[in-house]
Amino acid sequence: MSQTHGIDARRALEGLDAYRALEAKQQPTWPDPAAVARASAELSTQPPLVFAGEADQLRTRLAAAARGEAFLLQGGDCAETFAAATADKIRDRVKTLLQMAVVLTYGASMPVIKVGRMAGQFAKPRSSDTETRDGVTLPAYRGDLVNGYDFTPESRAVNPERLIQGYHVAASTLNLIRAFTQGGFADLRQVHEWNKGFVANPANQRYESLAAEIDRALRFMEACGVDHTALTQTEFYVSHEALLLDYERPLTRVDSRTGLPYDTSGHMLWIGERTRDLDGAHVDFLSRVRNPIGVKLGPTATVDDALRLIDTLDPEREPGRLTFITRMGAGKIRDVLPGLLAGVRDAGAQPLWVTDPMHGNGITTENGYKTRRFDDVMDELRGFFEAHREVGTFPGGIHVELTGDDVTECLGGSENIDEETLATRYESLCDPRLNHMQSLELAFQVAEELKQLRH
Ligand SMILES: O=C[C@H](O)[C@H](O)COP(=O)(O)O
Ligand SMILES: C=C(OP(=O)(O)O)C(=O)O
Ligand SMILES: [Mn+2]
Repeated sequence: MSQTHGIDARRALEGLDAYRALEAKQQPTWPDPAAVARASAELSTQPPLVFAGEADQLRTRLAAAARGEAFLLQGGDCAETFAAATADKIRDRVKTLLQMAVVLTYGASMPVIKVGRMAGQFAKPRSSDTETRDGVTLPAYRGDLVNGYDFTPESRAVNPERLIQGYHVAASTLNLIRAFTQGGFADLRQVHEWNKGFVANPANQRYESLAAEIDRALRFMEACGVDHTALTQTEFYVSHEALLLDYERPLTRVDSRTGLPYDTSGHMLWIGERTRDLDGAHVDFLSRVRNPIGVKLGPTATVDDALRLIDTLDPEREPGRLTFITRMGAGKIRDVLPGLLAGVRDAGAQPLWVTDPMHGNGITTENGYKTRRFDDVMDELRGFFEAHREVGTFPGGIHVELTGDDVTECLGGSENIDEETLATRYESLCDPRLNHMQSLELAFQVAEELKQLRH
């Protein structure tokens, strides 16, 4: 067998198209297959968005997290849109993630691996194929990579040209992210100044002492004369759900260094809760690319499911290759997660365990908004830390839907957003995101949990 670094090279190269014979859930019904083939062919001539070596580097970072020596912060929109790929909005999302990362780094006393749900998070699985409003039924919005959000037949019609447009929007988003994180915007001292602004708000007074500790630590670092680059530049990776195979396949390229296929649409790709069937197209396709892979696990996932996913996606059990992103719901995590953690550990595997405290906690208000309660999100987060403490495994990271904007999509937080307020700035086209303040608040609370891990 031609076993090379984590995946079987021959199986990978020869079988990259094997997924086409398998069931692929949640794909659009493209009315004109020839137009999709044209779009895919064009995508396959475009330059890769990321370099395979960067994906390898991320895998080594995630391996450290799987061993309990680093912590993953993964976050961004539920559904990125082409229209919102503006300088200001990208900057504010990066800024929010950087601000969270500083607080988490201090809390964990460990490197925090920063991964955006950015530069490709354009395709959405949906509960229903259609949406009905006032007696009119149209195809459901499946993300900007597929169709438009406006509720008209023209906009909701699926359009393969969007695959190409999505590639270009991803490229310009990633370009700006690289500029911000390498060009001085991410200066740790500046990021901390922004956090001081957050704690200066009387609503966030309880986080003042932690911010003051960070302040002292930074001044200490500076006084010691730490390397300038460590303060001013930071690694930042991008990820998205690898849902639309007509986008992922043409962006998959054979790396000239290793001879292995990498999906160059992002550094890390994950498989959603709705498409993780073992004999389905998504699992097969991603088993053949060398990127770090995530899989969402909902409350019905069994130890057997997890072990079979490990056997397929990470047969060599290579730390950093596979991340399980659990999204159980606050009411279920304490019952379900410990058994899963113990079963996987007892089988000798060491995936990275991350919590997504958002997707198991969705509710719909009487006035019709999809939302989540900040308290439920925090409750699931605490349940995640408790479950790991109970089993003796490492709670390796968080995966959150957030924005840098001042939106009103999730209930609660220190601003106490209530049901009426949701209507004032509800901008998400899919799931509700934590706003800037709620995201920072979450980071401060998780930092407190991480501090306790050290004792
Ligand atoms: O992001 C997740 C899913 O796309 C989303 O929760 C599905 O939502 P729906 O039930 O509105 O289709
Ligand atoms: C669709 C998503 O999540 P899940 O697959 O966990 O439902 C998502 O992350 O937006
Ligand atoms: Mn979502």
